Amino acid sequence: MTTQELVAQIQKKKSFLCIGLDVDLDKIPPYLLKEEDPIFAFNKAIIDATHHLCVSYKPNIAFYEAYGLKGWKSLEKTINYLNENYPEIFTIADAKRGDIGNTSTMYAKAFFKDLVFDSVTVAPYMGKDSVEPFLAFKDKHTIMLALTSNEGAFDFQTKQIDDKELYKHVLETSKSWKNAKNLMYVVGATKAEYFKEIRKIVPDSFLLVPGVGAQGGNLQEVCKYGLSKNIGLLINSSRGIIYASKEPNFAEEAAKKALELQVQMAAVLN
Ligand SMILES: O=c1ccn([C@@H]2O[C@H](COP(=O)(O)O)[C@@H](O)[C@H]2O)c(=O)[nH]1
Repeated sequence: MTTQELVAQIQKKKSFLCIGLDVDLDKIPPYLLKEEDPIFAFNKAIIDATHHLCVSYKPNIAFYEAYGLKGWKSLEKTINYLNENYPEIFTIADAKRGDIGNTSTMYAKAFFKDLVFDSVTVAPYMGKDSVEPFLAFKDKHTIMLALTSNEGAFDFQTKQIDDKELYKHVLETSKSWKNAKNLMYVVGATKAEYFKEIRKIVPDSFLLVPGVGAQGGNLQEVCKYGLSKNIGLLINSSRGIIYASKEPNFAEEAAKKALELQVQMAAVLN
């Protein structure tokens, strides 16, 4: 999916919501556990109930890897279901990959070619030659960690190096990489006060913003400085939406939570 197509979807749905599909078998409605593939059954119900309220879904790969081969199968069924039934949805594999060049190419093939995702998250720590193999894929997006939502972000990312913080070096340096137009960045909603500085460096880039909901980030504060002329934000909520209820009506309850965020987004876009 191109960035223009993503922006068109945001305008059409009046939503820049990304729903996180972080499926934990201990948290889903117990009656689903007797299904042949409880993870896929859960995802399918959530997707069918919420797809009109969001523009993106983000399975975090850890929640699938944790269940071994069965988990990978559920992930494959989920991405195939999205691509076949809701091709307008922007899909994110939250995998936080990155390695030496030839290994990164294989990671990119895994998420862009085998599992046909629109984007994958990567860690910037190994630098240019670990990220450029992802950027080489046309109409695919590489979402690089810039300033993360967790407390540990202050251990390294905000440390002053020469004249500025490390996360600013990451943003600035990455702009010179080959096919940098395919880059987006992760910035945590819990770091809303940093968005003004971030927008000075990447005024037009899309930012994936996790941390609204369970982590306490505030949508309005993020929008205040984070919106760009092309909207430029994908706000993620995972637990805050998908675990709204453990009852058989869990998908409807999830849709209510998604609607609460979509209504706020529509107001911001107007
Ligand atoms: O800085 C980051 C980067 C990634 N995440 C991921 O986003 C979701 C957030 O889930 P919630 O349940 O809405 O808190 C999850 O997959 C994280 O691994 C992040 O939170 N912060």
